[in-house]
Amino acid sequence: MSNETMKIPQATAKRLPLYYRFLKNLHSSGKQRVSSAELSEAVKVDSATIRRDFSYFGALGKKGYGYNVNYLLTFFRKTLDQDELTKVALIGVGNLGTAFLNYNFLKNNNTKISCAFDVDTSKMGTMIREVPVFHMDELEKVLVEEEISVAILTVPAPVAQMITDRLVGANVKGILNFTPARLNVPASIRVHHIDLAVELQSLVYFLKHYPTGEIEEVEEIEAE
Ligand SMILES: NC(=O)c1ccc[n+]([C@@H]2O[C@H](COP(=O)([O-])OP(=O)(O)OC[C@H]3O[C@@H](n4cnc5c(N)ncnc54)[C@H](O)[C@@H]3O)[C@@H](O)[C@H]2O)c1
Repeated sequence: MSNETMKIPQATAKRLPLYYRFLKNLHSSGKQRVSSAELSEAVKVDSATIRRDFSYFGALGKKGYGYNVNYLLTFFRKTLDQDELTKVALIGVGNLGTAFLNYNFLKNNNTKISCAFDVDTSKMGTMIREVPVFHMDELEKVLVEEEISVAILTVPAPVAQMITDRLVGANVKGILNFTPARLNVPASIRVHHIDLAVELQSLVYFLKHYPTGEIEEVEEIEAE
């Protein structure tokens, strides 16, 4: 990511892929401009938040004109490193891991799971949707050879830390952690923890406390 993007708030950064996907569709359908109201309707983010988000990256919509789709797309592509293919490793080819391998990430962005690892010898040497499955013994060798810096962790929680230490040792810089384990990593490593139970709880909480129509308020809370 560029230095420019580093400065934008995390809540804004999280919405960028959403905007990007929608703008790409608009562009393919030949549309050259879009209003914040149209965007708002499509991505389900209120238009005040969209205007604030866009102001962070210098995209200033003109009254009665809206935003230039081409300008925005070029900006997003650069910001999200869409021109560069990021190869990702997946560790743990079980229920969840297999589902991710079957999902074609490339369709929507430029990330691709290019190798998978497990300890189960029956999975060795197999291919799932053209992704080869290796034994964990080969982890460091393959990661270094393939220059992989991002990994998805879908292993049982008790082995998550031990595997994380190996990933860090093999130069992995970012980990998408689906296990319930809290991981200890050096400050230079980024871990994003996706806990479905917490997300579900949070959804139920917002439904109860912020009935629909108070989206702006919810956005503010998210941004904190
Ligand atoms: N399945 C879900 O819906 C779901 C949802 C949210 C979170 N999770 C979490 O994701 C993780 C995986 O869940 P799952 O349902 O796919 O489990 P699973 O048991 O189906 O798969 C785990 C895989 O990890 C492999 N494994 C075990 N030890 C390993 C090691 N040391 N090195 C490499 N691979 C190893 C196993 O052989 C197996 O293939 C768990 O931590 C779980 O809590 C799962």
